[in-house]
Amino acid sequence: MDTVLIEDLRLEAVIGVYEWEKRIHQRLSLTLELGCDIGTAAAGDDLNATLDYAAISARLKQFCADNRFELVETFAERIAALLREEFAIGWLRLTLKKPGAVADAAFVGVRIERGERH
Ligand SMILES: Nc1nc2c(c(=O)[nH]1)N=C([C@H](O)[C@@H](O)CO)CN2
Repeated sequence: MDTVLIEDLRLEAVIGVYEWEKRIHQRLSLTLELGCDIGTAAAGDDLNATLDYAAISARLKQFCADNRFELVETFAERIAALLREEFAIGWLRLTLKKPGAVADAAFVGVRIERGERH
């Protein structure tokens, strides 16, 4: 299967377990591998036949503005569900990083894979 990539998409979100975190926006970094057969798009040079990474990035920015969660796990699952439903993505791997959350770590976060990879 081919893959459309979005690497290190910077997002601002209200995310965290602690009360002080519910009052601020924090930086997240999202990396996506999105399963997609790019053959038809490449043959026809046709954006409509592939996943539009610009449209997906914009949708995710909007999702961050509209939602707030405590756990990065919840955030990751909700993004995966949104992508699969709204963009008909069969398989994806998503890495969500929360830099600065733990003082001595470059980042913390989760990586999930959803759907069947053909
Ligand atoms: N597995 C997780 N552990 C923790 C999370 C999380 O989302 N998943 N979140 C926090 C706090 O919000 C932390 O980021 C603030 O420093 C702690 N542990």
